[in-house]
Amino acid sequence: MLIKYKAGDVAKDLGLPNKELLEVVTKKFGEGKKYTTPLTEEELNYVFEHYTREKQVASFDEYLASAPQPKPAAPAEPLKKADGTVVELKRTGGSNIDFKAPPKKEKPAQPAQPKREVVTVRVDTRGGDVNLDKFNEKYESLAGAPTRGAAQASGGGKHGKQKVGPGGKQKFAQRNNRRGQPFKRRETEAERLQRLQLEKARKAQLKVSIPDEITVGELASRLKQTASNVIKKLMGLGVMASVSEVVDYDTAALVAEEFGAKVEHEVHVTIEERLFEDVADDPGVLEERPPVVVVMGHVDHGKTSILDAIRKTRVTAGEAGGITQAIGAYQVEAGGKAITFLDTPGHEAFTSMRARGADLTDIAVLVVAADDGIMPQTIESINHAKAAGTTIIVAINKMDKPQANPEQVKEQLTKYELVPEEWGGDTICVPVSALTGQGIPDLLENINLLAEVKELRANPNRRAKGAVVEARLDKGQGPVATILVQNGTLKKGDCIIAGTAVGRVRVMRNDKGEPIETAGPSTPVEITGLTEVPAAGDLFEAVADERLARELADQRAAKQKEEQWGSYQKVTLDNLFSQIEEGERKELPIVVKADVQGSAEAVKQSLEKISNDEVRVKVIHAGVGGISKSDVMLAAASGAIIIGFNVRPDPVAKAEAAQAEVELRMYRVIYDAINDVTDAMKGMLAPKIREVELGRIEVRNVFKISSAGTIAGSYVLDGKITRGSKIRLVRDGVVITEDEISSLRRFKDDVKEVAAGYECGVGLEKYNDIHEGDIFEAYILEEYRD
Ligand SMILES: Nc1nc2c(ncn2[C@@H]2O[C@H](COP(=O)(O)OP(=O)(O)OP(=O)(O)O)[C@@H](O)[C@H]2O)c(=O)[nH]1
Repeated sequence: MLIKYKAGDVAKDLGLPNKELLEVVTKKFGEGKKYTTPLTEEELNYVFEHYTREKQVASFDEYLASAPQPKPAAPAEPLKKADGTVVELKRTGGSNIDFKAPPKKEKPAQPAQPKREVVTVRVDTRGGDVNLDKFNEKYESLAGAPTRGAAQASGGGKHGKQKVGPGGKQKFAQRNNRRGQPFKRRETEAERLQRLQLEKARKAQLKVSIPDEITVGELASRLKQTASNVIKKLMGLGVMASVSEVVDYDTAALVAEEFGAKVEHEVHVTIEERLFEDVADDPGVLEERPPVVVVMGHVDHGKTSILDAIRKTRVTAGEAGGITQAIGAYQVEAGGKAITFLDTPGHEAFTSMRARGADLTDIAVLVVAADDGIMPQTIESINHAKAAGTTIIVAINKMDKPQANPEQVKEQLTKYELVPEEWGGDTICVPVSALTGQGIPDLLENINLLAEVKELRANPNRRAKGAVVEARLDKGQGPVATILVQNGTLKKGDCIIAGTAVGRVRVMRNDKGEPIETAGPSTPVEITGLTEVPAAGDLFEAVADERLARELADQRAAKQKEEQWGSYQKVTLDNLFSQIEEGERKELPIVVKADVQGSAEAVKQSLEKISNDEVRVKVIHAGVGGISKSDVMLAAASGAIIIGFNVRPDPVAKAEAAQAEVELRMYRVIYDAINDVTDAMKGMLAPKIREVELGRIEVRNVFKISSAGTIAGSYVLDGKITRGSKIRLVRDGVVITEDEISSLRRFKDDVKEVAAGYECGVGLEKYNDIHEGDIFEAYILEEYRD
């Protein structure tokens, strides 16, 4: 953009009357110029040319001599342009050029002694773009002669002689070229400095730290290279990656080395890593530890009675504390060795702890009543223990009963891969009676034997770690937790972190309620001092840095919240294929529940057959009956899905499954179940139709009406029932039939829908054998896409 240089200003700067300048312009370019009008570039050029020629000097020496003496006080007057552009000339020890007094052609008596000058041209470009070269050229063509002369003079150490063209005339082109030089040279110097600095920085070997994974863009910026340079190098290494893609440390390090950088591996240390001692114990320092035992079995087979009978053995051994047992785990002595029992009978507690990451138990005592044999929960227990990799020892209970048939129990056990020792297997079976105490010492002895075989060891000389068995909030003491030390020794006053709870062990009591100072491996203790109540199954660890522990607890709490809200990748048939593809899944555990044993077995076998090279389908439990909370917990702890065949989940199980994000799939035809799993494994599952539950209705009366058939006098338990809904008739957790509604009435009126809390009469299209207590599940089918 050109500078607006008004005719009036030009005249003023050249020390000419406005009229004269306008005349010169008008003469050349015609009428129309006023002194307020800016001159065009052409006009300006002409004016400068005109006056330069007119005021040309033959010799610069003469000119300089004639120049007026500098006025030291007078500041250099900036050259102001109409648009605010400022051109300032600063000279040190040099003379100001007085435009108003143009040099006369008279010969000076004495040439002025030019001094070394430093010229700074400052151009304020706020007004817009300025063609600097052009402007300097024009400017210096008027004012630069003495400057240049002086510069040359100083350069030569003598009075420099201005090179002039033939006939004493200066050649504009030459002058202009040279004029540009001082300005350009200064620029070059600054640039050169910058360049040198850059080169120096480049030469000093670049050090980069690279994490395990880094994006190409980030790598480029750390290497002070452009992304395309880095991409090129990557291509050279045979890696095709875009700026946003991530490369691993090895690749990134190779690229960095190609650029001559020194590479350091950047390691991210998490709080956990800083806080926890994660060194494996030297086998030499390990000492034997008591086994940790859990008791499982079918309801009423005598789990609690056995635990009580075992506890009694220590009372007879004369120990203080009696039967009053203070905490959720206790130790007994048998044959001079301690055994730790978790006093949480049943596989539910066991599995829920396992779901939280606590693998506490070494041995599971499977209680089977000798008069009853293996029952559904016995099978569940076997499968829960197996899923956890816990060794099973069978206590055949109620041996005092006349109907006791231990041989039958043993035989049944073989069906579940538990072959008794006396039959050539490796499962220890001990006949006991919790009632009489018969066989209990034998059971304990066998537990000790098994523990010996398992070579259970721990290092008592390290900071304690273990898991929470149970915890509660006590009004007086605050959070109280029963914890089991698995390794190391816990001392009173130690700082521990358990899940999101932190604190120093204030009071520590053993299983008899006695205060103790230290607790070694496999010792259950009750502690106080935690900030909050931890959950059963939370892992705890004693730490050295309380502040860091609190930070970690905060971090965990935040993560917990995030997980609650975020979508947490659980296996479902819908995401199975993507998990297989990403290599996250090598096994698909399934829990099968069916209406009859035959179907459960059939479904199990058919499902296991569809294993392929990538994924093994493993049925971890196949049972009979409705889907219960226990099934859901097993599935949650094992990352399994549940397949129901002609059965339904009970409401608790359904709620639990939704919370634990366990997929429940219900089928009426084995073929459909097999097909879905096969398709899911191939990523071809086409989820097209799903059920939307409307409500549950309970049948309270059954009326046989000749005109309308069987009518179920019902009550809507939850949700609603609509005319168009489909009905699934469920009796004792088993699906009896699926049907549609033929009539829906309230009193005598046909209605479209009935809401929860109301009674209604429901007739079914095909099915008549409705019983009191039957549950109608009302639902509709909805098409959907993922
Ligand atoms: N005759 C006989 N009865 C026993 C024996 N062990 C337990 N019982 C009885 O069996 C019933 C159930 O015993 P529990 O110990 O409560 O059984 P459990 O397995 O803990 O039952 P849940 O806690 O309900 O799962 C009780 O009435 C006991 O008295 C035994 O060895 N002999």
